[in-house]
Amino acid sequence: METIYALATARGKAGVAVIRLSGPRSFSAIENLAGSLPEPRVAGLRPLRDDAGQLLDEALVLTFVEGHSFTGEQSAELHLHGSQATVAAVLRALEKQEDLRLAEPGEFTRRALENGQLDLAQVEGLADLIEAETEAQRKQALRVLTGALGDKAAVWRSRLIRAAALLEATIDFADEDVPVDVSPEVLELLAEVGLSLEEEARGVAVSERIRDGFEVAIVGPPNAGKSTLLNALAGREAAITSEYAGTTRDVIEVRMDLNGLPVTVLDTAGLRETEDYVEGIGIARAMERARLADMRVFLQGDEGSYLELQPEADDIVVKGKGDLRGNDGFSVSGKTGLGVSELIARIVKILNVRVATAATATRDRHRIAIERAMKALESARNEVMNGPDRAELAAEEIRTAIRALDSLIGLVDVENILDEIFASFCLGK
Ligand SMILES: Nc1nc2c(ncn2[C@@H]2O[C@H](COP(=O)(O)OP(=O)(O)OP(=O)(O)O)[C@@H](O)[C@H]2O)c(=O)[nH]1
Ligand SMILES: [K+]
Ligand SMILES: [Mg+2]
Repeated sequence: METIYALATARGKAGVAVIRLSGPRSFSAIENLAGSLPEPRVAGLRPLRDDAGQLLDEALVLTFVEGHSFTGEQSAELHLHGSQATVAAVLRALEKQEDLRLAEPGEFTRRALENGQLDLAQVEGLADLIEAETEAQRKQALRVLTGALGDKAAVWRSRLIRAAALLEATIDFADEDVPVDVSPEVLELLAEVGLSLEEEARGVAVSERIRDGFEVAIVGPPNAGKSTLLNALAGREAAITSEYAGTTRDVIEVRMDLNGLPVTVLDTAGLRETEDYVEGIGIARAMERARLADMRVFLQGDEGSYLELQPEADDIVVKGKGDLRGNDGFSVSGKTGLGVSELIARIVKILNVRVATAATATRDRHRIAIERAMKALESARNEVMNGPDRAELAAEEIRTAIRALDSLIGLVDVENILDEIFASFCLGK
């Protein structure tokens, strides 16, 4: 196994930069620079010198013995002063050593997977954690990283293995009188796992939203103050505003963190009947995107309709230009900020109800595997209902379901998924 190294922290100026190594030459490579090594897992301050004896930096050195590291291999970390020149000098000194090479993006994590330190779902969780920008994303990614999906899969697996074993035990008795009818217990196990899978599959849509962000569309008649409200939410002039009705044409998207939730707010063209060709295209786009969004904020103007677009159950209807209205119910003003934090609170409250239904599974890949398992279990159930002579077929369907669930955590079908996952990893991870 080759020994790899890479800068694990972001490029550029920082207080500290970390270079990590993994593989059998990690300790000796560090020893060449530092003279001696601290005890494993104990940080030790060491001068690092190149082969000419020139001081490169004073660094904290950490070592991890094989079997007790992130990758599972012998590993080490150098905590350097975080300047680009220091990092470059130490990387040069490592490059000169034999049997060391620069890691590829995601290679540390790939080794962790290959050495059984992480399962496939955990690797996905790690990728999401590195990408996490909001609290909701961090919590969800951490849940997956700490193995929550693997734990669930293990429970499903053990129930299904029991169901298959019960059926298999009856196969040998097919021609004789079966001593006990196992079908009630098998059906119960299948129903139990089936329900749990169904719930999980349903929650994936929400989990995906947490990963990718919820879409909230601001809609309403021209000049209601939609773009001004978007700018207030974004904290910058993302959209053009003016007193001309029909200013906004394209859908303007701004990604933001609303009280810990990842949300893309869409500003849209004001809705009205129009003769203007381009404005008409903008209005068609506005309605299309608003329909597809997770929820809509209907900003009421003094007049005007929403055309065919009507508020749904979870949508918010609020009066615009609140600063010009008296005490007239819930209103917002993008101009003065009046009611904006109340609006954010209402949006977040509605979305948080959905967040609570999120699944442990977070990806389309997971949903597809779960649905494949559900289908196989449905077939198994039908076979069981068809009588004891179908036990073998039923058991085969259950094994198909188990294989589908195993792909969640990477016991099967790993290779074709890996490249896709690791493509998103940065160097040094
Ligand atoms: N007093 C007051 N004026 C506002 C407020 N919001 C927007 N305006 C003004 O109303 C006019 C229209 O604002 P926009 O934000 O462009 O309205 P819009 O809904 O995006 O309009 P279209 O893009 O044309 O559909 C501008 O002159 C804004 O300065 C508000 O909360 N209070
Ligand atoms: K306008
Ligand atoms: Mg506008």
